[in-house]
Amino acid sequence: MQVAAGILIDASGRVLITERLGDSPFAGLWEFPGGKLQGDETPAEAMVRELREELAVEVGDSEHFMHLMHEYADRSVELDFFLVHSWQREPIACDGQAMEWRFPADISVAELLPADGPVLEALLGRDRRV
Ligand SMILES: Nc1nc2c([nH]c(=O)n2[C@H]2C[C@H](O)[C@@H](COP(=O)(O)OP(=O)(O)OP(=O)(O)O)O2)c(=O)[nH]1
Ligand SMILES: [Mg+2]
Repeated sequence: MQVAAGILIDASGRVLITERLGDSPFAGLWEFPGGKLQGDETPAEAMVRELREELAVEVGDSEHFMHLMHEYADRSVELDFFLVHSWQREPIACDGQAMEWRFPADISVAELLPADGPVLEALLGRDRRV
C-alpha cells in the first residue's frame, strides 16, 4: 500500500500534526496529514489532493523529504513524506480531527504512528543544522 503525507512547516519551524480519528487503526495517535494513493497518482499528486481534502489548503512550494517502508501487523506500507513550505488558506480539520502546530522537539515519537519515527528524527536533525 502506497501512502503520501505532507508536513506543513511554518516560519518558526513548527509542523502540523493531526490526530487519527475514531474507529481507524491507531486512533488517538498523531500523524502527518495524507493518505493512500489513488489510481495512477504520483505520491506528490496524492499529497496535494489529501491536504486539500483533509485540511482545505492548496499546497504551494513542497519538496520530497523522506521515503520509508514499514511493516504493520496486517499490511506493509510505502510512505513518501513531503515538506510543505507554502500553502494557501488556513488549515482546517475537515474531518473534525484534532490538529496541532508543534516544534519537532516537542513531539514524542510515542505519540506518532509507528512508521513515523525516522521522520521525526530527520526533522530534529534538520533543526540542528540551521
Ligand atoms: N497519513 C499518514 N498515514 C500514515 C503515516 N504514518 C503511517 O504509518 N501511516 C499509515 C497509516 C495507514 O496505514 C496509512 C494511511 O492510510 P489511511 O487509511 O489513513 O489513508 P486515507 O487517508 O486515504 O484514508 P481513507 O479515508 O481512504 O481510509 O499510512 C503518517 O504520518 N500520515
Ligand atoms: Mg488520511
